[in-house]
Amino acid sequence: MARITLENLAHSYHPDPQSEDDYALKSIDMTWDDGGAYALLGASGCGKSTLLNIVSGLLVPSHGRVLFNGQDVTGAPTTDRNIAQVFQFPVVYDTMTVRQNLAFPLRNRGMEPAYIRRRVAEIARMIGMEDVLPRKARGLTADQKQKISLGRGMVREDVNAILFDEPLTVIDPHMKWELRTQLKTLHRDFGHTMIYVTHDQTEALTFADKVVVMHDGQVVQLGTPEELFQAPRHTFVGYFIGSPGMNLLDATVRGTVADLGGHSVALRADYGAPKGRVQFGIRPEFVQFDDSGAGLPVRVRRVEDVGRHRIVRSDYNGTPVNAVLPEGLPVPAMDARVSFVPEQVGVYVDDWRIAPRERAV
Ligand SMILES: Nc1ncnc2c1ncn2[C@@H]1O[C@H](COP(=O)(O)OP(=O)(O)OP(=O)(O)O)[C@@H](O)[C@H]1O
Repeated sequence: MARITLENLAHSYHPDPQSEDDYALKSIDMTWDDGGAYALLGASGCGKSTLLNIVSGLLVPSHGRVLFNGQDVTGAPTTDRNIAQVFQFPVVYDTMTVRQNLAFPLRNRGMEPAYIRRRVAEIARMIGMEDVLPRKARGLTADQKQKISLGRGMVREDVNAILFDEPLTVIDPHMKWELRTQLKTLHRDFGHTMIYVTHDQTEALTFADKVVVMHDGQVVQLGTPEELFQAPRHTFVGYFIGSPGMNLLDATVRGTVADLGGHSVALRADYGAPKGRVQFGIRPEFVQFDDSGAGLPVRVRRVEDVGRHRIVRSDYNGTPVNAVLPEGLPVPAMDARVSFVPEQVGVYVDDWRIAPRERAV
């Protein structure tokens, strides 16, 4: 197992990059701790696969270094990095049995037959494929084949890291939850460094202890699911994590007051006089309907019942303002007013969250 450090990493697919826009990865500095379960989360095209391929050695970065336990492996081939990879689509040998497929990485390393038997049985139990061990892989469903790929990725105990690239894409929705839970258990039991690439926030938040959120070739935040929810460092994290995502309203901030286009809201602390594009961010969970007459006037457009609570979709001067309405509270009138839990408000300048100058007394 290994601690993986990315040092000043950048990558361009252009032979002669001219500007930042030509880079698929833009200056990444990050450490993945030994034994951590990480998710790499972001929208399509943000650079997740590029980053994973640099870690696995399929790609040499244009700039920067990759270190495994402090040792520079930037130019080392995949075979020297001792990592296991599970891809989006199954990679299995159809003419081999399930048992032979699972045993393959261990045979390659010349492990003892008794150890291989024991280890394959253990993995087969975990992925629920004990019954089909003697069967040829040909003729199995896509689900089953991908489970074999997952099992093969995890069969070796001596790998530096296991990289999963959208591994549940072909898996039946019912099975997804089960496999994700099994992966989590395997991580707990074996303690491998695991990096799980996905564009699905549910997959990321349920699998990982820490989530790396990528946007436009940058890592915009590395944090626990709670940190991403409570204090998104970037507007993209606010918008991408959560359902619905964070509300963002253009604002002018002066000291402890945010002016949201003619309506003033008190902030919990002094934010000075930030310049640039200033936005007031609040999650829908902390938007409350307020019948005191003092709140922000909004027009309610739609109410969605999602079981445990309702989502009220409204807007303020054309900007969406969503609220989570706990069970039991009345549905607001079409012309309503909302207030915000002050401790939960974030102030963003050019998309990055800023800290207050001082706490308000
Ligand atoms: N081989 C390549 N040659 C040129 N450009 C590439 C190549 N691979 C990826 N790119 C570009 O680099 C950027 C990042 O792509 P990458 O595949 O890393 O993103 P991703 O987050 O993994 O997306 P997806 O989830 O769709 O796979 C994109 O703009 C993509 O078009």
